[in-house]
Amino acid sequence: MEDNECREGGKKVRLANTPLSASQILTCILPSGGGDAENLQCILRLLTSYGVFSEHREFGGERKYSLTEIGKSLVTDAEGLSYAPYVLQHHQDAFMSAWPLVHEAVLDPTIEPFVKVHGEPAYSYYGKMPEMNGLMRRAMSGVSVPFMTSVLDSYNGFKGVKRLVDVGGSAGDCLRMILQKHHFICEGINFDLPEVVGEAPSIPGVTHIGGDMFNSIPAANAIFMKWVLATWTDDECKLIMENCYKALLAGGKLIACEPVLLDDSNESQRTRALLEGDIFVMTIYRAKDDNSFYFFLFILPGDEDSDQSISDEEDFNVDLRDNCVSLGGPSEKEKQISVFVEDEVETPEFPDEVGFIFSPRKASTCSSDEEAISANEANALPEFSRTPGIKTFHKDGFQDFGSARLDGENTWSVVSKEAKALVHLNENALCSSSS
Ligand SMILES: C[S@@+](CC[C@H](N)C(=O)[O-])C[C@H]1O[C@@H](n2cnc3c(N)ncnc32)[C@H](O)[C@@H]1O
Repeated sequence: MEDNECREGGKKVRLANTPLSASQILTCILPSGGGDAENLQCILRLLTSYGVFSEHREFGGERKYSLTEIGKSLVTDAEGLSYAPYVLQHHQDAFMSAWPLVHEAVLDPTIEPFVKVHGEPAYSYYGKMPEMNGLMRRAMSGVSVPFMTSVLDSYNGFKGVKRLVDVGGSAGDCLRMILQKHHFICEGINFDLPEVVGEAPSIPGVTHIGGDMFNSIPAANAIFMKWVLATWTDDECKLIMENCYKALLAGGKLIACEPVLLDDSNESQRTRALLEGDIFVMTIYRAKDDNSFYFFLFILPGDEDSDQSISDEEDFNVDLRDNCVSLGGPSEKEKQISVFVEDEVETPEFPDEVGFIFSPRKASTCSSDEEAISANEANALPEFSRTPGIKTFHKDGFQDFGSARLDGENTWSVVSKEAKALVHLNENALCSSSS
């Protein structure tokens, strides 16, 4: 039976959000009887005050409840998705037990509260608990599908991409939606931890590859990465982005989609959702091993109206540092994530060892993306990557390719227009997910 169906008098009835009393709702939950409608009503009234239900009461009669838009977001839709797994995921015992130690993140930021309680980082902990991983995948699907609908409505940066890797892509929903919208993308690679992709559903056109982004990332024209960087320290982000650089084919681009805190600590839902998200990440995922790094958002787009991603002549002479969108930096006392765009762009001091940041290069005159792929792919990709299904990715499989990329040509530039669009989308999506 669907969530919006109920049995009344032995018949299956579609509820269509008809207002129901507590005892009617109880009959839906417990068709064989029992339960306490009065206690349920206590809960329904509180949830009404939080906007999950609307209360209907004619002339002081029985209270009836229907779902508000917020309430509806917790009910599974035709695709079996809702925000409910996200709420459940955030309230698992393993998470809840980290919250009493939130003050520790202030006293000693080098170990996140989750690790203090469980002795290991969250992702490796999930890895040992299939049910936690499963809930994480369903949670990500539930929040990411509506988010990606917004992204794909307004973001055109996928033009010209033939092979796309989603790094930390979870069950592959983002990639599935991108491929459904952009048929010119020939191949999608959903790259995540082996235990995550091991249970991911099969998706036409998508190869699931298990691996570790801190070791290496499968080669592609473009890398998509959503809600990944925000959960890692600056040092770790640097490593992930170095691996992205190595994985990108000539003229490639990284499309990073991350929440960005605003400057103003106002009382809007959007600000609160972002600030709460930041504290969640601080508690569960992100220790601080170093305060001295910048955190950058590199979005490496092409001209929205052209089929060529980033090989325009003018890109050649662009000074990368003038085109960075900095998401915070050491000038700020604490690590913040905020955006400086266009005129406000901060000129960062790039750490020497980050070679790719220092050397913006001209993209190859890649006449077509297929050529770029075929020139490199024999070395670049393990042969199994062409077969849809689940494969484990070994770093050795494309080490040659990695060095070829570093010696080859590439252009790294940033278009703040796209940054702004994504930042805006993130804000909206976070706002709606918290409303
Ligand atoms: C917050 S989720 C985002 C999922 C997906 N991008 C989305 O937006 O729906 C972060 C993802 O990063 C993955 N991840 C964590 N550590 C990883 C690693 N070392 N290598 C690859 N993926 C990793 C997690 O398994 C998880 O699926």
